[in-house]
Amino acid sequence: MPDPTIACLTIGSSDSSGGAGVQGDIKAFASIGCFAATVVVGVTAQNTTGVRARYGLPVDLVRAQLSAVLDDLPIRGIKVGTAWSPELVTWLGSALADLSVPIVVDPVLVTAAGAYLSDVEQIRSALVESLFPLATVVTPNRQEAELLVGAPPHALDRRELAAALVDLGAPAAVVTADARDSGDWFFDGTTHELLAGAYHDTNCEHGAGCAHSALATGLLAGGMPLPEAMRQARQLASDGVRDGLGHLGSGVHPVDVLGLPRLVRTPTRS
Ligand SMILES: Nc1ncnc2c1ncn2[C@@H]1O[C@H](COP(=O)(O)OP(=O)(O)O)[C@@H](O)[C@H]1O
Ligand SMILES: Cc1ncc(COP(=O)(O)O)c(N)n1
Repeated sequence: MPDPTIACLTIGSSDSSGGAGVQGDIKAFASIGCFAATVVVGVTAQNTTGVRARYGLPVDLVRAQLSAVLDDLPIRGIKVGTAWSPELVTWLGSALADLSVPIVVDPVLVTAAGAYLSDVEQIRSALVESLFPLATVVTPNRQEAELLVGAPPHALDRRELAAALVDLGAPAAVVTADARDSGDWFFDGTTHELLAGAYHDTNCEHGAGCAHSALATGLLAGGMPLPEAMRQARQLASDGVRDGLGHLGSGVHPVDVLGLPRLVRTPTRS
């Protein structure tokens, strides 16, 4: 009997505070019934207030993780998050080139708390040359999109940014919300669409971008068409911000896509 469980892979970094990075991706995959495999490319020491340290793992160790996963598990969708070094990105481009599964590239350069996770200048061209052509969709926020296309802050609107990302070789792009009620901007080379939705003023955006791209990966892996997958990923990520864990941490609090308070099985102190 075929196993209905959809296995997805995230290639990204550890967030010690658990809200974003591969830890956030595992929860996002689980929230839509996907099994999560992880290839860790780096480790961060971070919490809801910012990133204190980061360390990229050697390409050999990344290669060993990737082949261990792909040799054994029927991976049906891949998300690529933090990228760390041009060498790693270029190698990833060749390692993923022959796979025929959806690939979502979330070019994580800046965290929700505003910290830079990669050396942008070094990594920009490697991302564009090696990963953009393989992606089903790329999902930067406004600031990341500007850095990738080389536009000054707020010089282009998101329609123009999405079009510029597609011009750079991505088959489709979603530039995530950049202000209250602005929604996400979708472009697949043919159709522009504003993926509108509610804005939640909860300050629970830590991990929202990771959840969004992991959710999109899982939905695409299950066969959902791209525009619908991006609409639903936005809705679910946005619900995660609405339901975020505002009592955890003193900075930008974590999203919650699992509905953790509903899952409590242990006695709670009143
Ligand atoms: N305050 C918010 N209210 C509702 N949805 C949000 C909010 N902040 C982010 N989102 C949604 O979460 C997803 C991730 O967006 P964003 O936080 O911009 O990503 P990133 O972490 O890459 O900056 C997008 O679909 C976006 O629309
Ligand atoms: C290791 C790691 N990867 C990605 C992010 C982005 O997080 P967000 O989803 O808040 O943009 C992060 N803060 N840490």
